[in-house]
Amino acid sequence: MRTIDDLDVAGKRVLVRADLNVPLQDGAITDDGRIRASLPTIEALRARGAKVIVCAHLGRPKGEVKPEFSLAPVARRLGELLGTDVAFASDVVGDSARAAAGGLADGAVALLENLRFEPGETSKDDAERGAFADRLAALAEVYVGDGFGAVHRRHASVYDVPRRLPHAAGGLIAAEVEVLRKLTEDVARPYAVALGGSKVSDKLGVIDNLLGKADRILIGGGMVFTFLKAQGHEVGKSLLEEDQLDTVRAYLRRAEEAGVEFVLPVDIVAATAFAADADHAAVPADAIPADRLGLDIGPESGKLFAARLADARTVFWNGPMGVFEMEPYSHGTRAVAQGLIDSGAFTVVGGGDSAAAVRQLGFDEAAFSHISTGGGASLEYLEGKTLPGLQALED
Ligand SMILES: Nc1ncnc2c1ncn2[C@@H]1O[C@H](COP(=O)(O)OP(=O)(O)OP(=O)(O)O)[C@@H](O)[C@H]1O
Ligand SMILES: O=C(O)[C@H](O)COP(=O)(O)O
Repeated sequence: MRTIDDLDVAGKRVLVRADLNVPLQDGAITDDGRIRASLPTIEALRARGAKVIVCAHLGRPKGEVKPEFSLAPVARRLGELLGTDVAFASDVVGDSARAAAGGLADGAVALLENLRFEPGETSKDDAERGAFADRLAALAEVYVGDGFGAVHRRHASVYDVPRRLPHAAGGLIAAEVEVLRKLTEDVARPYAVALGGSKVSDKLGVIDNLLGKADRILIGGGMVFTFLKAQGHEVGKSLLEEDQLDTVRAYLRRAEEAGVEFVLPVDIVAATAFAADADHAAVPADAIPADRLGLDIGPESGKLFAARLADARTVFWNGPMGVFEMEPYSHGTRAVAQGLIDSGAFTVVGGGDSAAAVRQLGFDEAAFSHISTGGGASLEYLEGKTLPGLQALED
């Protein structure tokens, strides 16, 4: 992959695809890790006299303009961190974007509005995506792919725009790939993978491939309940992917045949509502009351998970074990984070919310071998898949 050092950027309009998909609460950014991770590439381009046009997505607004998914707060934070004004375009490829891009001085920075306000960005139709990519590419002369967390998406800004402009990988993508490559080549065993989070359907799929690679797979977060249900237990009002039950049963069978250990929670913190002040209690994993929903793995499970990580020599962890944003449901995530640290293994934490959890719960980032900005992206990379965003940069 070409890096930005291979590009001539002085005085040119450079479109940087970043991953600025940060957690927000009531319009305020609760963790700016992904913005910080994007700074080195933006700063390097500015220092070389580029006119930097940053583009990114926030959440999943599904092709509609939804003000709660505006990148405006991100533009403000980016400006603070860069110590310069960031011109914020109120659209993606319209008049405002063209004016912002066209008005940049050398070394100045603009941020476009949420790419996913445009249906073309995520469209599965090549022509619709291509037409949007044409308009996005027209804003710039050069493209830099640096949104590692989104490289697994065949989206216009990730996959189609680099095919239309001279392009290179930014420093973040280059650094992420270098670390993750180690996990696909020579893994020290036992190799444990801990999975959680809420993007259950995205992440159940990766287990297929992990069964041939990992020695142990620990399951927490929202995906637990599809496993518990597949084992015949009731899960109350918890997150559930009914249509994945057969898939999960097949995973459990294959794991047994292949000698891969699935570690499932033995207890669950079940609450009456998705709220910090809801009535909640730890219950056995096979006895979740019908009117409750599971929001964390329970204390016994925290101990079990830490014990199954203790002798691992490599650990990859993606997805919080519970709704860590609310204190009563943060303990499972804390236990697993501590388990990674205590294991002394080569530890990689991947994902926007997973990395945010580590920081919010007060852990020292340096205690982990690598904190990746990509969750789904790093999992798919570890599967050995060709990721659209990396493929486009290599071509
Ligand atoms: N039992 C649960 N029920 C509902 N939500 C849960 C549960 N456990 C964890 N979560 C939520 O999962 C979210 C994070 O999931 P997600 O899959 O997005 O992880 P991630 O680390 O950000 O990975 P990616 O980068 O792929 O998005 C958190 O906001 C957390 O509250
Ligand atoms: O949060 C992430 O993992 C990335 O920003 C990609 O977001 P997506 O899962 O909504 O495509």
